Amino acid sequence: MALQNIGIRLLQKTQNVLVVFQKRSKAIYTNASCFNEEEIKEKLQAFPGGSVDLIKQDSGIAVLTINNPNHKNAFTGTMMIQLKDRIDQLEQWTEGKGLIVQGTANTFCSGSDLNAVRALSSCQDGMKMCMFMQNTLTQLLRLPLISVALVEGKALGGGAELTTACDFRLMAPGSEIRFVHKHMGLVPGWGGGARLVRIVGSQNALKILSTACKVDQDLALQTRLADDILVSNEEGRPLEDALKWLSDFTKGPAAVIRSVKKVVLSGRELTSDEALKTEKEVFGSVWGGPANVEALAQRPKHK
Ligand SMILES: CC[C@@H](C(=O)O)C(=O)SCCNC(=O)CCNC(=O)[C@H](O)C(C)(C)COP(=O)(O)OP(=O)(O)OC[C@H]1O[C@@H](n2cnc3c(N)ncnc32)[C@H](O)[C@@H]1OP(=O)(O)O
Repeated sequence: MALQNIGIRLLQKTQNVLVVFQKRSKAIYTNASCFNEEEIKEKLQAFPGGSVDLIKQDSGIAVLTINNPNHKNAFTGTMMIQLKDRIDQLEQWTEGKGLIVQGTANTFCSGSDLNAVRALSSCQDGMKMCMFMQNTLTQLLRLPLISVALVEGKALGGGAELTTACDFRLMAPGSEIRFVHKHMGLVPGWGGGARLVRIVGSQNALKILSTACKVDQDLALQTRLADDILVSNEEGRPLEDALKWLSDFTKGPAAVIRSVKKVVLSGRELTSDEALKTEKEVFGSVWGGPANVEALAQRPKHK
């Protein structure tokens, strides 16, 4: 009987956390805010090319690759749709603990495909693409996985914005993050402006956006846009080093690592009272859980 009660309690708690968490990962724009996802997907389908590839490793760390090397990994319309589909997949990956976002051919991403940008030049179409990508990158940042943008080569425009939609940024030697929007008569549109302020503070964000400067490794460390600098550019080494870097944060049961991200996410995004209530729900979902019971069965000594 007792075991059955524990099972029921655990199920109820997990469902509570799921409800709380699903509310958080709700899209920014929905049909209610005159945003029709299917309609914009139809428009984006008209701009094919490249792919967004996903590999989920047994370690619980996935690698998402922006793959359009002939165009410096620029996002075509179909790649924007694939990005959303991959993030939906990751949202359902219950064994997931970490994610690395990278580009192919030693470069990160050069933003939107300029051919698509030119074709979507009406204010209405631009806003629809903007809302689609804001929803998608917000969903990426809110995944219950610890995410790292692995920047090799250039991350420009929307590519720079994509780096801000990860929890951490690692930069390979000689790489740069550059918000080129001003030079295009624009401001960030994929949510990168709002996220940049939260990462580097409003003074640094204003300097970076108003000058459209190249944020190299030194400036990225100084402004805390980058969390670490990798030592090698050798073929394959940046990804190897990034996986190792991230592994320090993802050691342990997936349920616990995912709960850590949920607690930090709520602290980062919610009001104090809401964050405390979410923390309570998440705490309840792991208290008495398998990892907790196992830890208590040993004589924990944290030297
Ligand atoms: C919200 C922001 C979002 C938006 O407004 O929708 C944007 O991101 S707008 C796009 C912002 N990005 C750019 O403006 C980058 C433009 N590209 C460059 O500055 C340079 O290409 C580079 C990325 C610095 C690389 O320069 P280089 O090494 O000299 O290579 P090439 O210039 O010859 O480029 C190789 C190849 O790739 C094509 N390319 C590069 N970037 C894009 C892009 N964003 N869209 C489409 N195609 C791109 C470039 O045209 C070359 O192709 P070919 O001409 O066929 O050889």
